[in-house]
Amino acid sequence: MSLLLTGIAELTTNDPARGDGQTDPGDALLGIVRDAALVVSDDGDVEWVGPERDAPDADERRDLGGRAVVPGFVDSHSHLVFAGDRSAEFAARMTGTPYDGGGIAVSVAATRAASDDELRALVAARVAEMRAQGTTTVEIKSGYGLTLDDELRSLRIARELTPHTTFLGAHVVPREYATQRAAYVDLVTGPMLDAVVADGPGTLAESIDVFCEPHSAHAFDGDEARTILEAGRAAGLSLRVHGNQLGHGPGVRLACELGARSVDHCTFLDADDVDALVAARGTTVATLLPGVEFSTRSPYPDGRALIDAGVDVALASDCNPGTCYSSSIPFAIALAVREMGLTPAEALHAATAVSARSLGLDRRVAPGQPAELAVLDAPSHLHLAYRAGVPIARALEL
Ligand SMILES: N=CN[C@@H](CCC(=O)O)C(=O)O
Ligand SMILES: [Zn+2]
Repeated sequence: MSLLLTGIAELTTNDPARGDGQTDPGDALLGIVRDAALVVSDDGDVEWVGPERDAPDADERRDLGGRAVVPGFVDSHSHLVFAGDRSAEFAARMTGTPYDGGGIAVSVAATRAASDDELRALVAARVAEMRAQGTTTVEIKSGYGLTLDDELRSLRIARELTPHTTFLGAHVVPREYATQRAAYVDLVTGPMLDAVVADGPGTLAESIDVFCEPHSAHAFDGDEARTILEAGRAAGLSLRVHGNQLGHGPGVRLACELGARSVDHCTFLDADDVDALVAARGTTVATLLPGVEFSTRSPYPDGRALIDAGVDVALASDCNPGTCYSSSIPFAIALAVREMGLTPAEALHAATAVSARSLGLDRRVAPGQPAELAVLDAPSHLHLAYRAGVPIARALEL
């Protein structure tokens, strides 16, 4: 049964060629159609998009009552496979204790202790929480197991909920390897990676990630990160990097040099990092995670300067128990607008079209594309940042 959606006050298509007015630069970027309609085929693909006055017939009709429809958010950076929480660590940070990655060990212990069913239920609840806020695609990392069996278990559970899974055995060096860092890198690049790709690259994980951070004793320096990423690439995985989160470091330049799909955080950047990101445009996306700066009392990176320089900028939640236990893309959009200088249109584009590109996806609303959409209890996408903290976005259930 095909479905005609009408009563769409404003439809963001992410397709500049489809926009109606294109007088405003934001309209052009988002390909906005006002007073729009959409036809969705019975297999869930967009069949037709355009002004409601031109809409064809369909088997069923649903009136959205003057709401805005936007592409479903693509949360391209999350760590949903964990047990327990670290609210006390958050409270301590708010009174001045800096974040250094040491608390990850607390989540590793809780995650290892959880049963498969407990962990599965926790992850499913977090994905549902995201969907209820408009996220229709999510990337999920392992990284709170840090043994071969626990990393595989994390990836299997994540894989039940999304095809976009990332092997993050190189999240931190676990406590039992604290005096044998090289042995842990060997474990990640040897037996763990072999097991992750045993049934072919992309079966259990499509990407490999590393927390490249010389400012944390727990994370990996540039040489270690290079070894891990090169091994992952040789095994057929695409690359993602946690880079330049706690201070200046080699993560961003390494990600650009190795052709990573994404380098995430980018909190501390120098001119060389920005040059590397500009040169890597079209290959490596800079994913900003403003919820992390919010939850760690860190300075926000200058997103405006990155976009003006020509960098591909994505936005994601980084939902995790340590640096940002928020699953809300609207919250990330509001912070990006208020604190990083993005326009509302750029922030929405970053959290849909650009984050999708970092996962190898196309998030345009166009015939032939999956109808992955979010509906807003508001007439315009501007309300995502304007009505910060108000739950106006949800995934459109067909
Ligand atoms: N920095 C590394 N990983 C996560 C935080 C993990 C944690 O503290 O539990 C991040 O993206 O910020
Ligand atoms: Zn992260």
